[in-house]
Amino acid sequence: MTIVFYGPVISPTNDYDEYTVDPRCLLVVSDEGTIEWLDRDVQDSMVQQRLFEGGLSTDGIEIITLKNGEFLIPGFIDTHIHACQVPNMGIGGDKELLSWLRDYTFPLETQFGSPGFAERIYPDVVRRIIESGTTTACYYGSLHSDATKTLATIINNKGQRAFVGKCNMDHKSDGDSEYHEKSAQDSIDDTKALFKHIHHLRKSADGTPFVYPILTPRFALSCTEHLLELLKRFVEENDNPSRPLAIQTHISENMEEVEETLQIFKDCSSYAAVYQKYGLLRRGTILGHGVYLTDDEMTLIAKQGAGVAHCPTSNFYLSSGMAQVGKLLDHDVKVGLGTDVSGGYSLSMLTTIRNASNVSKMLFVNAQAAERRGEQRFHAGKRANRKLTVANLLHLATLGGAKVCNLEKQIGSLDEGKAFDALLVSVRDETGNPAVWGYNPHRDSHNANTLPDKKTLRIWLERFLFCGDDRNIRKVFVQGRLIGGKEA
Ligand SMILES: O=c1[nH]c(=O)c2nc[nH]c2[nH]1
Ligand SMILES: [Zn+2]
Repeated sequence: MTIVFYGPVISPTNDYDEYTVDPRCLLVVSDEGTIEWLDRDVQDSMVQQRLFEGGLSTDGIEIITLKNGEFLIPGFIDTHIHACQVPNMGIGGDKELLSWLRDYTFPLETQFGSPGFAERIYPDVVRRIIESGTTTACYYGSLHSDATKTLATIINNKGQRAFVGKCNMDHKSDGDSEYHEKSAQDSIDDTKALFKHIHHLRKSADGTPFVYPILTPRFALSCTEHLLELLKRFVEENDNPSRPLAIQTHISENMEEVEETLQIFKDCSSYAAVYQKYGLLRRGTILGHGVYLTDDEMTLIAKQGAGVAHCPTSNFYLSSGMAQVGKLLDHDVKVGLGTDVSGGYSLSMLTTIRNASNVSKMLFVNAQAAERRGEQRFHAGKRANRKLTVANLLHLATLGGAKVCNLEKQIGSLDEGKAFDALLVSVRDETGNPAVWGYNPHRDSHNANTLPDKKTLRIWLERFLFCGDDRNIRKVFVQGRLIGGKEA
């Protein structure tokens, strides 16, 4: 059935510093779940006439008129999350990356090899991620292909858009851990089995998949050179010019990790050069973290068309450092945001957005201090060391993520021809979120029947990004289908 929304729509644009706020939108979603048309300035009295002109009779359509305090935004795109680590969320913050993997993460992930464990854990994991407003997620599973097949099936059944991969890791990245694959060939065989399973899952009316397989070499330290060679061959054999094979991995997250990597891969001049050597740095590659990337590495990543998942919550929690988003953008690297649970302690992209803002402000303060000491200068027109604005944050969490996933033609903004992957957000009192209710001069000056002006909408958006939570996410849509939210 065709769905028509009438009310405020907020969306990023291709201009990273701008977003559109339109209080009186008429947005029509086709039976197939795409945005058929969007009129930006339609008065109440003109709605019926516009629908009639557009060839829509009121019989076969559902009209949703947004209430005062409600608006639509694109769904969040989480470009880096470990589904199998959710049970560990909020513990382990006393450690840093390599000891955290050994003491907390690998023992938990091992359990996904036990029968029934994935079936018990994953349904709630995916449900909670959807309720948080994530319409597309790039998931890492454990190293187990059966458990990761279960994850992909659950995502498929719940209707979320996703990339799903099992970790490739045949190397003991730590002497004690038994959590690794038996051989490089096993790793490839299990990957093939997972890819085959995912290729058979549901597609949209035009044949586009909802769930994509993604090759997931965990990080350089977890792979033997033999496995890296086999992965290189796998990429060459499975590439498709119209849709590059998706790959996800970690890069330059922590200083000790970077040092060990350069120690092991002695013939490579940098961490990024390791992935380049094995054909893993390409369009379709999503690199988690990138805290310690050098200028040369950023240039190489941009040239190869890979993207970076900025994971600030995790980078704070595991004391990893602060990634330079502005500098990455100055190098034309695509950047999105990732929760990186359970390095990150929250499934919500809202937390990631807040921490991305905090990182940018800390870098700004440090740069200002350095400038005062005469050590460095801000460069006009550059993004490095600038504070992220609301427009930048919205972009990173939506369209920026879509670009990182190479899905920007399909999702990431509310534009005609794109899939309707969207959130109906409410800042109304009945959401029960005390951070956004109570007396609000920006809202209460409007009576219940008037639509807000643009300035008010901008305030609502900022307040939602910084004070909102799941309670404010009333409906979650993927491809026009209601898949979650408080009113699902
Ligand atoms: O944040 C991280 N989480 C992980 O699970 C991981 N594995 C390698 N490197 C990693 N970093
Ligand atoms: Zn990670």
